[in-house]
Amino acid sequence: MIEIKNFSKSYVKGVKAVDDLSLTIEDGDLCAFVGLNGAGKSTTIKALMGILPFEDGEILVDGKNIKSNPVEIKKMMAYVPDNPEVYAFMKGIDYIKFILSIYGVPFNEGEMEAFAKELEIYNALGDLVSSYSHGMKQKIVLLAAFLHHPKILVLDEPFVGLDPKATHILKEKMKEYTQAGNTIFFSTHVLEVAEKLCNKVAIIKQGKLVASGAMEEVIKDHSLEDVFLEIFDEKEALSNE
Ligand SMILES: Nc1ncnc2c1ncn2[C@@H]1O[C@H](COP(=O)(O)OP(=O)(O)OP(=O)(O)O)[C@@H](O)[C@H]1O
Repeated sequence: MIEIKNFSKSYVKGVKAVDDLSLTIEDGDLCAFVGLNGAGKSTTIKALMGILPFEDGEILVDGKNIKSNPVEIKKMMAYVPDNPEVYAFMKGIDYIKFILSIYGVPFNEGEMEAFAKELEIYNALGDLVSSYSHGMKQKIVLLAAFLHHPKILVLDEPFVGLDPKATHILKEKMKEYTQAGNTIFFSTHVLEVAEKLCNKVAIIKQGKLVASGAMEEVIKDHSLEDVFLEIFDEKEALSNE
Protein backbone atom coordinates (compact mmCIF):
# COMPACT_ATOMS: atom_id res chain seq x y z
CA MET A 1 0.00 0.00 0.00
CA ILE A 2 1.18 3.53 -0.81
CA GLU A 3 0.26 6.31 1.60
CA ILE A 4 1.10 9.87 0.64
CA LYS A 5 0.31 12.13 3.58
CA ASN A 6 0.20 15.94 3.38
CA PHE A 7 3.01 15.98 0.81
CA SER A 8 4.21 19.39 -0.36
CA LYS A 9 7.17 20.32 -2.53
CA SER A 10 8.56 23.71 -3.50
CA TYR A 11 11.32 24.08 -6.05
CA VAL A 12 11.33 27.83 -5.60
CA LYS A 13 10.91 29.28 -2.12
CA GLY A 14 7.30 30.22 -1.49
CA VAL A 15 5.94 28.49 -4.64
CA LYS A 16 4.41 25.08 -4.04
CA ALA A 17 4.62 22.73 -7.01
CA VAL A 18 2.60 20.24 -4.92
CA ASP A 19 0.52 21.46 -2.01
CA ASP A 20 -0.63 19.26 0.89
CA LEU A 21 -1.41 16.22 -1.23
CA SER A 22 -2.75 13.10 0.52
CA LEU A 23 -3.48 9.93 -1.41
CA THR A 24 -3.76 6.25 -0.55
CA ILE A 25 -3.26 3.52 -3.15
CA GLU A 26 -4.19 0.02 -2.05
CA ASP A 27 -2.59 -3.24 -3.10
CA GLY A 28 -3.99 -4.40 -6.42
CA ASP A 29 -5.04 -0.88 -7.47
CA LEU A 30 -4.53 0.33 -11.01
CA CYS A 31 -4.57 4.06 -10.36
CA ALA A 32 -4.33 6.84 -12.96
CA PHE A 33 -2.88 10.20 -11.99
CA VAL A 34 -4.21 12.95 -14.23
CA GLY A 35 -3.91 16.73 -14.47
CA LEU A 36 -2.75 19.47 -16.79
CA ASN A 37 0.89 20.00 -17.73
CA GLY A 38 2.81 21.30 -14.75
CA ALA A 39 0.15 20.19 -12.24
CA GLY A 40 2.64 18.27 -10.09
CA LYS A 41 2.33 14.65 -11.26
CA SER A 42 6.02 13.98 -11.95
CA THR A 43 6.99 15.83 -8.78
CA THR A 44 4.75 13.55 -6.71
CA ILE A 45 5.97 10.45 -8.54
CA LYS A 46 9.66 11.33 -8.09
CA ALA A 47 9.15 11.97 -4.37
CA LEU A 48 7.36 8.62 -4.06
CA MET A 49 10.29 6.92 -5.80
CA GLY A 50 12.74 8.48 -3.35
CA ILE A 51 14.59 10.44 -6.01
CA LEU A 52 13.32 13.91 -5.13
CA PRO A 53 13.98 15.36 -1.68
CA PHE A 54 11.04 17.03 0.05
CA GLU A 55 10.46 18.72 3.36
CA ASP A 56 6.74 18.51 4.08
CA GLY A 57 4.63 15.41 4.52
CA GLU A 58 5.29 11.69 4.63
CA ILE A 59 5.36 8.98 2.02
CA LEU A 60 4.92 5.43 3.25
CA VAL A 61 5.09 2.19 1.29
CA ASP A 62 3.79 -0.82 3.16
CA GLY A 63 4.05 1.28 6.30
CA LYS A 64 7.72 2.13 5.73
CA ASN A 65 8.87 5.70 5.28
CA ILE A 66 10.62 6.48 1.99
CA LYS A 67 12.98 8.87 3.80
CA SER A 68 14.17 6.38 6.41
CA ASN A 69 13.93 3.16 4.34
CA PRO A 70 14.74 4.21 0.77
CA VAL A 71 16.59 1.06 -0.27
CA GLU A 72 14.08 -1.36 1.20
CA ILE A 73 11.24 0.47 -0.55
CA LYS A 74 13.08 0.80 -3.86
CA LYS A 75 13.55 -2.98 -3.91
CA MET A 76 9.76 -3.34 -4.03
CA MET A 77 9.21 -0.80 -6.77
CA ALA A 78 9.96 -0.10 -10.39
CA TYR A 79 9.85 3.32 -11.99
CA VAL A 80 9.52 4.12 -15.66
CA PRO A 81 10.20 7.85 -16.11
CA ASP A 82 8.53 10.00 -18.75
CA ASN A 83 11.84 10.35 -20.56
CA PRO A 84 13.43 6.89 -20.70
CA GLU A 85 17.13 7.43 -20.17
CA VAL A 86 18.82 4.14 -20.96
CA TYR A 87 22.59 3.62 -21.07
CA ALA A 88 23.35 4.26 -24.73
CA PHE A 89 26.51 2.12 -24.72
CA MET A 90 24.64 -1.05 -23.74
CA LYS A 91 22.82 -3.52 -25.94
CA GLY A 92 19.12 -3.80 -25.08
CA ILE A 93 19.54 -7.33 -23.75
CA ASP A 94 22.46 -6.26 -21.53
CA TYR A 95 20.40 -3.43 -20.08
CA ILE A 96 17.63 -5.89 -19.14
CA LYS A 97 20.11 -8.29 -17.55
CA PHE A 98 21.79 -5.40 -15.72
CA ILE A 99 18.50 -4.20 -14.20
CA LEU A 100 17.55 -7.73 -13.16
CA SER A 101 20.95 -8.19 -11.53
CA ILE A 102 20.51 -4.95 -9.53
CA TYR A 103 17.27 -6.35 -8.11
CA GLY A 104 18.81 -9.80 -7.63
CA VAL A 105 16.23 -11.39 -9.89
CA PRO A 106 17.32 -14.34 -12.08
CA PHE A 107 17.06 -13.81 -15.82
CA ASN A 108 14.16 -15.84 -17.19
CA GLU A 109 14.84 -16.20 -20.92
CA GLY A 110 11.37 -17.56 -21.73
CA GLU A 111 9.48 -14.81 -19.93
CA MET A 112 11.71 -12.12 -21.44
CA GLU A 113 11.37 -13.54 -24.95
CA ALA A 114 7.57 -13.76 -24.78
CA PHE A 115 7.09 -10.17 -23.59
CA ALA A 116 9.80 -8.76 -25.89
CA LYS A 117 8.15 -10.47 -28.87
CA GLU A 118 4.76 -9.10 -27.89
CA LEU A 119 6.25 -5.59 -27.75
CA GLU A 120 8.05 -6.26 -31.06
CA ILE A 121 11.45 -5.31 -29.63
CA TYR A 122 12.88 -8.84 -29.50
CA ASN A 123 14.81 -8.59 -32.78
CA ALA A 124 16.49 -5.35 -31.65
CA LEU A 125 17.71 -6.63 -28.27
CA GLY A 126 21.20 -7.30 -29.68
CA ASP A 127 21.52 -3.71 -30.92
CA LEU A 128 23.04 -0.81 -29.00
CA VAL A 129 20.54 1.35 -27.16
CA SER A 130 22.11 4.38 -28.90
CA SER A 131 20.47 3.16 -32.12
CA TYR A 132 16.99 2.97 -30.54
CA SER A 133 14.09 5.35 -31.14
CA HIS A 134 12.28 6.94 -28.18
CA GLY A 135 9.57 4.27 -28.36
CA MET A 136 12.14 1.45 -28.44
CA LYS A 137 13.87 2.87 -25.34
CA GLN A 138 10.47 3.09 -23.68
CA LYS A 139 9.85 -0.58 -24.50
CA ILE A 140 13.20 -1.68 -23.06
CA VAL A 141 12.61 0.22 -19.82
CA LEU A 142 9.09 -1.22 -19.54
CA LEU A 143 10.38 -4.73 -20.22
CA ALA A 144 13.05 -4.47 -17.53
CA ALA A 145 10.54 -2.96 -15.07
CA PHE A 146 8.00 -5.77 -15.44
CA LEU A 147 10.61 -8.53 -15.58
CA HIS A 148 11.93 -7.93 -12.09
CA HIS A 149 8.36 -8.38 -10.75
CA PRO A 150 8.08 -5.34 -8.50
CA LYS A 151 5.17 -5.25 -6.10
CA ILE A 152 4.58 -1.64 -7.11
CA LEU A 153 5.07 -0.23 -10.57
CA VAL A 154 5.13 3.54 -11.06
CA LEU A 155 4.93 4.78 -14.62
CA ASP A 156 5.18 8.40 -15.75
CA GLU A 157 3.20 8.80 -18.98
CA PRO A 158 3.94 5.24 -20.16
CA PHE A 159 1.97 5.45 -23.42
CA VAL A 160 3.87 8.42 -24.86
CA GLY A 161 5.88 7.33 -27.88
CA LEU A 162 4.48 3.79 -28.01
CA ASP A 163 2.94 2.52 -31.21
CA PRO A 164 -0.72 1.35 -31.12
CA LYS A 165 0.18 -2.33 -30.82
CA ALA A 166 2.60 -1.76 -27.95
CA THR A 167 0.01 0.48 -26.29
CA HIS A 168 -2.52 -2.35 -26.47
CA ILE A 169 -0.04 -4.91 -25.12
CA LEU A 170 0.97 -2.59 -22.27
CA LYS A 171 -2.66 -1.98 -21.28
CA GLU A 172 -3.31 -5.74 -21.16
CA LYS A 173 -0.12 -6.30 -19.19
CA MET A 174 -1.04 -3.57 -16.67
CA LYS A 175 -4.48 -5.15 -16.17
CA GLU A 176 -3.06 -8.64 -15.75
CA TYR A 177 -0.32 -7.40 -13.40
CA THR A 178 -2.70 -5.66 -11.01
CA GLN A 179 -5.21 -8.53 -11.15
CA ALA A 180 -2.39 -10.67 -9.73
CA GLY A 181 -2.33 -8.36 -6.66
CA ASN A 182 0.42 -5.94 -7.67
CA THR A 183 -0.10 -2.18 -7.72
CA ILE A 184 0.33 0.26 -10.60
CA PHE A 185 0.28 4.05 -10.24
CA PHE A 186 0.75 5.95 -13.48
CA SER A 187 0.37 9.45 -14.82
CA THR A 188 -1.32 9.96 -18.13
CA HIS A 189 -3.02 12.50 -20.36
CA VAL A 190 -4.97 9.77 -22.17
CA LEU A 191 -8.24 10.00 -20.30
CA GLU A 192 -10.11 7.37 -22.33
CA VAL A 193 -7.44 4.80 -21.49
CA ALA A 194 -7.43 5.79 -17.82
CA GLU A 195 -11.21 5.49 -17.63
CA LYS A 196 -11.36 2.06 -19.27
CA LEU A 197 -8.31 0.60 -17.56
CA CYS A 198 -8.27 1.84 -13.98
CA ASN A 199 -10.24 1.07 -10.85
CA LYS A 200 -8.90 4.24 -9.18
CA VAL A 201 -8.15 7.78 -10.28
CA ALA A 202 -6.50 10.83 -8.75
CA ILE A 203 -6.90 14.29 -10.29
CA ILE A 204 -4.38 17.02 -9.48
CA LYS A 205 -4.89 20.71 -10.23
CA GLN A 206 -2.14 23.27 -9.65
CA GLY A 207 -0.46 21.05 -7.09
CA LYS A 208 -3.61 20.19 -5.14
CA LEU A 209 -5.48 16.91 -5.29
CA VAL A 210 -9.02 17.84 -6.31
CA ALA A 211 -10.60 14.40 -6.70
CA SER A 212 -9.60 10.83 -5.97
CA GLY A 213 -11.06 7.42 -5.31
CA ALA A 214 -12.81 4.65 -7.19
CA MET A 215 -13.19 5.52 -10.87
CA GLU A 216 -16.96 4.94 -10.88
CA GLU A 217 -17.43 7.11 -7.80
CA VAL A 218 -15.35 9.96 -9.20
CA ILE A 219 -16.95 9.99 -12.65
CA LYS A 220 -20.45 8.70 -11.67
CA ASP A 221 -22.48 8.60 -14.90
CA HIS A 222 -20.15 10.95 -16.79
CA SER A 223 -16.96 10.25 -18.70
CA LEU A 224 -13.59 11.00 -17.11
CA GLU A 225 -13.10 13.61 -19.83
CA ASP A 226 -16.33 15.39 -18.82
CA VAL A 227 -15.27 15.41 -15.18
CA PHE A 228 -11.79 16.60 -16.14
CA LEU A 229 -13.10 19.43 -18.32
CA GLU A 230 -15.49 20.52 -15.61
CA ILE A 231 -12.72 20.61 -13.02
CA PHE A 232 -10.31 22.48 -15.24
CA ASP A 233 -12.85 24.65 -17.01
CA GLU A 234 -13.22 23.74 -20.65
CA LYS A 235 -11.18 26.66 -22.00
CA GLU A 236 -8.22 26.13 -19.69
CA ALA A 237 -8.05 22.41 -20.44
CA LEU A 238 -8.36 22.73 -24.20
CA SER A 239 -5.63 25.38 -24.40
CA ASN A 240 -3.27 22.95 -22.67
CA GLU A 241 -3.61 20.11 -25.17
N1 LIG B 1 13.46 20.77 -11.35
C1 LIG B 1 12.54 21.74 -11.26
N2 LIG B 1 12.90 23.00 -10.92
C2 LIG B 1 11.99 23.99 -10.81
N3 LIG B 1 10.65 23.82 -11.03
C3 LIG B 1 10.25 22.59 -11.37
C4 LIG B 1 11.17 21.49 -11.51
N4 LIG B 1 10.47 20.38 -11.88
C5 LIG B 1 9.17 20.77 -11.96
N5 LIG B 1 9.05 22.09 -11.66
C6 LIG B 1 7.79 22.86 -11.62
O1 LIG B 1 6.90 22.18 -10.75
C7 LIG B 1 5.58 22.22 -11.28
C8 LIG B 1 5.07 20.79 -11.40
O2 LIG B 1 5.82 20.12 -12.42
P1 LIG B 1 5.67 18.57 -12.73
O3 LIG B 1 6.75 18.18 -13.67
O4 LIG B 1 5.53 17.84 -11.46
O5 LIG B 1 4.24 18.56 -13.49
P2 LIG B 1 3.50 17.40 -14.30
O6 LIG B 1 2.11 17.37 -13.78
O7 LIG B 1 4.28 16.15 -14.24
O8 LIG B 1 3.50 18.01 -15.77
P3 LIG B 1 3.50 17.28 -17.22
O9 LIG B 1 2.13 16.75 -17.42
O10 LIG B 1 3.80 18.44 -18.14
O11 LIG B 1 4.59 16.24 -17.23
C9 LIG B 1 5.64 23.00 -12.58
O12 LIG B 1 5.31 24.33 -12.31
C10 LIG B 1 7.11 22.89 -12.98
O13 LIG B 1 7.51 24.02 -13.69
